[in-house]
Amino acid sequence: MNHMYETALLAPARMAKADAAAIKAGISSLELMRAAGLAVAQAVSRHWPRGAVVVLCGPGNNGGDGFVAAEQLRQWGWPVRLGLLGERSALKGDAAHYAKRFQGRIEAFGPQLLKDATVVVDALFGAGLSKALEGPAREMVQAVRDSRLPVCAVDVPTGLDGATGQALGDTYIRADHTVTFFRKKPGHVLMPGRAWCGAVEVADIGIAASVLGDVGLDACENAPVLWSDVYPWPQLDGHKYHRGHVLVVGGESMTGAARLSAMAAARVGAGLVTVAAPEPVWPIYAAALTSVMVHSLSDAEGLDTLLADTRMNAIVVGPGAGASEATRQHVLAALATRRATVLDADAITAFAPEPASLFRAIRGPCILTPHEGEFARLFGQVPGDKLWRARQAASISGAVVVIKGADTVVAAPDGRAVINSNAPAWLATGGSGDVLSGLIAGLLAQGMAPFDATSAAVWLHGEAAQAFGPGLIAEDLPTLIPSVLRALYESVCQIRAL
Ligand SMILES: NC(=O)C1=CN([C@@H]2O[C@H](COP(=O)(O)OP(=O)(O)OC[C@H]3O[C@@H](n4cnc5c(N)ncnc54)[C@H](OP(=O)(O)O)[C@@H]3O)[C@@H](O)[C@H]2O)[C@H](O)CC1
Ligand SMILES: [K+]
Repeated sequence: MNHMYETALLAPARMAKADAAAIKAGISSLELMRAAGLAVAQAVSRHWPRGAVVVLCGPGNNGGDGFVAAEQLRQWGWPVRLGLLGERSALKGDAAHYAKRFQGRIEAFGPQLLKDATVVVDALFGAGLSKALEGPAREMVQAVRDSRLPVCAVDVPTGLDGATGQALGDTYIRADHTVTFFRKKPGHVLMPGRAWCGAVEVADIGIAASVLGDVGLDACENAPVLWSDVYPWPQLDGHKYHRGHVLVVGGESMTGAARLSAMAAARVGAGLVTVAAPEPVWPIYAAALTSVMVHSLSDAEGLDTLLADTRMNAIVVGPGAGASEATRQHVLAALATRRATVLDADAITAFAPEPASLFRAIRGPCILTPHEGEFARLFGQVPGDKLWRARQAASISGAVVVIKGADTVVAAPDGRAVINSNAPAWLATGGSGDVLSGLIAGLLAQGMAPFDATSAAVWLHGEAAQAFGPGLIAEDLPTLIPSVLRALYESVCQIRAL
């Protein structure tokens, strides 16, 4: 199977096409809904002790899944209360079919349903949410939130747009657990949706992955399966020069940033790492680095002279660089080599007055790693969700663009995109971006292609932070990379041995 199919993300419109393709291939829509509702009932019984469950059903197929789940839980002996938004006579198709088969009582829709409940199943709206919640639906969502009852959401928490991870109006359900079907949607991994879904479970409802061949996908959730086949594990017959040489261009005042970047490049396996340090602060860099080499860069020499050594095959500019004319010149010198170049922080900000001059200079493999503020400085206020904005920026700049955050998006100029979901909250700490730039460069130096190297680095970065947990500071990250790599290596080797 195409690896991209495994972690494919499908926006609701594409999911509808996948449903249609599965139905065309022979599975009925009633079977799909039956499987979906059963998966929800199973999730509820797995995660909560048997108790008073309230199933809130909407007027569409999301509500249909709710009817199936309610009937299943009832048959398993759960005390079930069910409220339907709208008239039962207005239900259509599969939802009407399963509403008829529900053996319990359909109650008037209102917050009184929540009295004495222990868990709520949110089957109000899913993929078909088309506008902001109003009237009784909005009141109910507010009541569920005020009740602080645990919620199991069907497909997506009501109010959340599965395509964008944003609310369509001013209120939405916050779920503890979300059961979605076939594949996750971008809204499950993009913020703030990721935080509103709780744990996301993907249920197999009988749709074959092969439908994706025709239907396509919107993006992938970042995972080793996407890039582990091309991960540059050191080879026994290898040599340090086979594993590349990273050059990190250091700044004058924030010297820690370039050092963090250099250490990360080394830990992720670059054969050699050099920091080009401005002459006046060379001793500071040299005193703090051992295996990483430090080159004293005088104003007169210029970066291009150093880059005459073509073994330096991956360059980082930005961490602690200062948003100065000198940084701009360093960026232009790096890009002129057409070698793999990572531009972070001040290297991005230095082009804020004239972004087009940066985009014109990008002719080779280049990775831009802005956080939201730096992104706006370079690309302005691009409307749309983060996935769309990253894709637009990649297409405009010709670079792989990483928009950092809890839901880091990596997009390539050719349209490929991944959304990363393994980053814990404690990764938001000073210097962690510097480490990321070094990880990317370290993998680029070892020959990984820009999009793969960036996806892998973002994942390793998140994984390292998870392994450490609370209290993390950026200095911890490079030292955590070996154990993350060991675990990855062992899992990849085991899979290959199977
Ligand atoms: N493979 C699968 O994923 C399967 C998914 N299933 C489930 O089906 C839903 C999608 O069902 P759908 O009927 O398309 O959509 P919804 O149930 O979410 O809602 C549609 C109806 O709701 C109306 N609507 C939309 N927004 C609002 C609102 N803010 N206020 C009031 N009413 C609203 C909408 O009206 P329109 O005027 O927009 O047409 C519809 O009447 C998916 O999420 C899964 O849970 C299948 O069960 C199995 C296969
Ligand atoms: K829902």
